[in-house]
Amino acid sequence: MFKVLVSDPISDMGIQMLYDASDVEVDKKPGLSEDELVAIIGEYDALLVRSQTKVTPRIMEAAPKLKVIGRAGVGVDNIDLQAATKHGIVVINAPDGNTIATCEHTFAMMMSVARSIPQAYKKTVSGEWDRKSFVGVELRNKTLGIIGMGRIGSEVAKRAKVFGMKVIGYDPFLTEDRAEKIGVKLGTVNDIAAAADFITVHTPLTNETRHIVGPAQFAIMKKGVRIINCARGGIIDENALVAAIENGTVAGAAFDVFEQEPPQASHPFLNNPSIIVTPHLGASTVEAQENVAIDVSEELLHILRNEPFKNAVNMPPVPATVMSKLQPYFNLGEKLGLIAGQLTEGPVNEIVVSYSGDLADVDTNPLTRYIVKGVFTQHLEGINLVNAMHMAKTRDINVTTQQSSTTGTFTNLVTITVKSKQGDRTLAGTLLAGYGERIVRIDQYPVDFAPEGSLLLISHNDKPGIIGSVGTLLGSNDVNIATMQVGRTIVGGSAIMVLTIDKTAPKEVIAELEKQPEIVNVRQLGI
Ligand SMILES: NC(=O)c1ccc[n+]([C@@H]2O[C@H](COP(=O)([O-])OP(=O)(O)OC[C@H]3O[C@@H](n4cnc5c(N)ncnc54)[C@H](O)[C@@H]3O)[C@@H](O)[C@H]2O)c1
Ligand SMILES: O=C(O)CC[C@@H](O)C(=O)O
Repeated sequence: MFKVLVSDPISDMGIQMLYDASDVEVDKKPGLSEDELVAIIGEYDALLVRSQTKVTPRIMEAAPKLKVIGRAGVGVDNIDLQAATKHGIVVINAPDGNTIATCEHTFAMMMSVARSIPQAYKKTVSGEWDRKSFVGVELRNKTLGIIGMGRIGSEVAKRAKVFGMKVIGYDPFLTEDRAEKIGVKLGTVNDIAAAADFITVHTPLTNETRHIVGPAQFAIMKKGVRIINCARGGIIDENALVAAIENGTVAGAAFDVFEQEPPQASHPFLNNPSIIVTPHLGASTVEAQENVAIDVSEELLHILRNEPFKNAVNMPPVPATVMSKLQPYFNLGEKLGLIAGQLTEGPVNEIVVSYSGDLADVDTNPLTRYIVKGVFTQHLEGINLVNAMHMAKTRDINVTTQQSSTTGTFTNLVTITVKSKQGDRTLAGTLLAGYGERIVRIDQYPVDFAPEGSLLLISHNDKPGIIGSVGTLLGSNDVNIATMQVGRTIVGGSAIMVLTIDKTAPKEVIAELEKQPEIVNVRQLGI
């Protein structure tokens, strides 16, 4: 049974599939402090949050069972991603579900600031009939500058066009083609600052976007410009904005987000008549909250059940076309790593993986993760697909990959070499139509066996009678041999014997085998 903790208010309708799942138990405990979370998180397999819960390294350290943190929304700035990766916890979000809600809130804010609706409302309900103070401006024929043209920024642009606005957009990933398609002129942040009547930001908060609109931009803005932030506090420099309102450059601003949330009562936005504010409501619609909760619950179940998933924030996304080519190799890759990891003596220095044939022209990085995870499985506790590359990097273990279109006799071949001070171990595997996964090389020896069950790997000299004596010794100790393969490079030279056995051979039997005159060493491997 998987235990899921929901620590923020999240739509019950959206997480209904978690309540319905027979293998999941859901606890809803919104509003816990960090200490309270630390005290209970140890029993949970999954944590589901919105933006209130700050998922700190301390919480993750206290969570040995935690496999996944689900964020019902886009921004994951309340989750320490580095710590999650280090602990092998997958972080997933729901990037699509609140796009329209946030876009519509941006528009609501833009129209409100254009027509001073909140200020006019306040006066009207207090009994004043003031028709002079609230002469607004139209959106039509005005220029809207959008910084950040992703999901929300693009939807805002589409709606702005319908209102008859001209749109200038800035986004390092916005191509001219796409800009033209949505009717947006490309410009820099400063082009936007100089030309826009309204400026709205739709980026995440990063080192690059922090204060991307600051004193230098306010200094070149047109008088009467209006500023909207429904993305993240800190993208627009709050103090610089207040100064630009005071000096008459900015006519009004509409903010849904703050550098510190909730803002203190003394925050300069809260008593400035030109600034309207909402308490981070961009995604707060019934529809968006249901959408994000459904999306994140679906993904959460996939991860808990070890099924493929797509929206991991701390693992690179894998396009469906790449996934369909690679998925059949995941098992083979992990087993190659697992065997090579067990064969390697001493600390691993380097892992070299080469992909050939069918795999020559695919992005094989996701497959490399499986291999690296396999190599370390027997050695590092808590290794998984999320932290495999991180674990290698933090231990200064180089992982290099090569790709080539030539394979010799095989249509596809994955070869891995694990290097240590004590020597290199090389394994190659392939997927054979009709036969499935096969290991076709161990070090210099050609072999052919399915990587399953208990394996005995016997290095020996190629002399008559060895196979018989191994068979007799195992048989007399009730160890049944399912398959046997011998690989050698020259007659009478060194050779390797790979046996698949029905149960693990006792230690004494291994010791007895090693005493045989022509046997060099015996390794028992589990897969
Ligand atoms: N107020 C709310 O409730 C609410 C709701 C949803 C999202 N958000 C915020 O809105 C942001 C945008 O959401 P989205 O779904 O459109 O995300 P998105 O990832 O689709 O778009 C973000 C865009 O920002 C661009 N970007 C990154 N760095 C940039 C830079 N230095 N300059 C210009 N552009 C840059 C990216 O290229 C991307 O296209 C989220 O990061 C989140 O912080 C707020
Ligand atoms: O959970 C919320 O309401 C905020 C969501 C929003 O900030 C996001 O990044 O998706």
